[in-house]
Amino acid sequence: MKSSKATDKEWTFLETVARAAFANPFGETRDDLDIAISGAAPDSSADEILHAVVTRIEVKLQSLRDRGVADLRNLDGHRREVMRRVCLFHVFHRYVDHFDELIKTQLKEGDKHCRVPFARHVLGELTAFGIGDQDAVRMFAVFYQLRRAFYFIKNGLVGTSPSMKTLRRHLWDCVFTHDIRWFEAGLWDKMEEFSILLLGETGTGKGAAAAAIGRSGFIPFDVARNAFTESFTRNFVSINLSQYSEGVLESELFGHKKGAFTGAVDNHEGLFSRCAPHGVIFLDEIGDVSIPVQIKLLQVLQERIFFPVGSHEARRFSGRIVAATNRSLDEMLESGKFRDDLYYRLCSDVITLPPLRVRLKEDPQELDNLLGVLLSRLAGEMPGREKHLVKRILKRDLGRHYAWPGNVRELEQAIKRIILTGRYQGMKREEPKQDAAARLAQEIVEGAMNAEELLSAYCSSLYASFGTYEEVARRTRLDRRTVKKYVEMGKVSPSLDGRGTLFGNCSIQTGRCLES
Ligand SMILES: Nc1ncnc2c1ncn2[C@@H]1O[C@H](COP(=O)(O)OP(=O)(O)OP(=O)(O)O)[C@@H](O)[C@H]1O
Repeated sequence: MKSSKATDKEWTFLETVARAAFANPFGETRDDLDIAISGAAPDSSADEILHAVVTRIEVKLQSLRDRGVADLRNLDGHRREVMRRVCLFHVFHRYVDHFDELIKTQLKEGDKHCRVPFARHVLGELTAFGIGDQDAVRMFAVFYQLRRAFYFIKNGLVGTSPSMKTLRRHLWDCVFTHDIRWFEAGLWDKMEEFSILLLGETGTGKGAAAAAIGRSGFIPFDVARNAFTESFTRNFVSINLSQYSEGVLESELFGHKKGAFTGAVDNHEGLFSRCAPHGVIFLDEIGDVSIPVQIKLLQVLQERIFFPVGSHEARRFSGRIVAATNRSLDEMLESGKFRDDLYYRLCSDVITLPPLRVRLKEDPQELDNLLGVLLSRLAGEMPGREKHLVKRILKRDLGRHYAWPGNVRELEQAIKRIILTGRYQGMKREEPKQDAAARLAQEIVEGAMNAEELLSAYCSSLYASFGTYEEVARRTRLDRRTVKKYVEMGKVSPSLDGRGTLFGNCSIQTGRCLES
């Protein structure tokens, strides 16, 4: 066997691979690194690029192994770490399909433990590169975590718009941190300390985002049982806090002791006791809970303990909390309905999910993409014909500027209604004036309006409140004809008119008549 050191050129290549190994797969850095490693043309498909990346690394590693220079036991310092990452990347990609199969099997089996027949092969390959036994077992668990995160973020939150790409990148960072070195240095076992707050309108996918984080937690691998210690299906539990009265809610969250209240005929385990050690509890509609429950949640977040109703025995909670609300937390904080201290404990990161209308504006392809995914979720793989039919009906019945107030959930229902009735007229409910104003403010924050739309929305809002073009002209210092033009435009404005007429028909909102 010929033995020689890796050349500088080879080390440069290995360094690039090491950087790609744990880079956020939804980020542009990873895309650039993949292009650099593969040597593929930038317009190649993602699959072609990945295939070229994996093949090139395999060939390079084989050559290094043949020369006896890929063994970690013969390296130290930075070069050892670089080679370690390259080996991990290589072995991970050899078993990606196996991990995907395992995820699908586990989804079918639910909470049951699944055996992992390929585990010993992976562990064998890692240790052959000189990775220690314990490190290999931990990295095997990290591989599974990486693949679950990729699977659930990619499939749960589809969309080609820039804001969806940002969202997926952001969710990945919630699982692995923005720099994997933090994660590797020990946070892999401590992500429970990072609670996440999800904001966004109803139906934008807060639940889907929470599930993606929840199903992507670290789960140790048990070599003796040849299985992971927990099914990821058990690692995510959710509760809609607005569905319960205060008393029942406490019992649901923290459990109760037999005899704690009339009707407590047995001990009851609450959600916090049932959550797996690395699991995630999703507290949906956190903006709806009473102050006493907020105080108890604060205690769980601060001290990691809680008390079942009627018990003085403290119980520990070691999972992670993800919370969501579609209310304006700013307003609730200001009015004292939501405690500042709980807010600051909840928001290691705050993620706002983009409304569907913003996504469609950013990228009209988004609708096509979503329709394809939602239709196949509903009815399995379908030929493109059905998708085009649904799209045609949506365009015919709603025009191109419908605002989708119920977001993706509404789109799901629209598809079902079209399948049943052949049409969908949109949601016709009127929006209270303050909600309309909040929506306008939201659109400004999102940067979703151009200057003309903004003027049109402002003029329409004033017109809805004051009833005459003259008054609007006086307030805006525009001339009457310009005001009229903007108000007329507001009646068909994409961002504001989609729910029917938010500002465009003052008679509904103010009781006054429209001028002609
Ligand atoms: N980007 C997306 N890609 C695919 N499906 C999505 C996406 N966003 C949302 N959905 C689907 O839309 C439906 C509604 O999403 P979800 O329940 O997560 O919304 P939400 O923001 O939690 O709503 P609410 O505030 O009313 O609880 C779900 O079936 C979800 O899977």
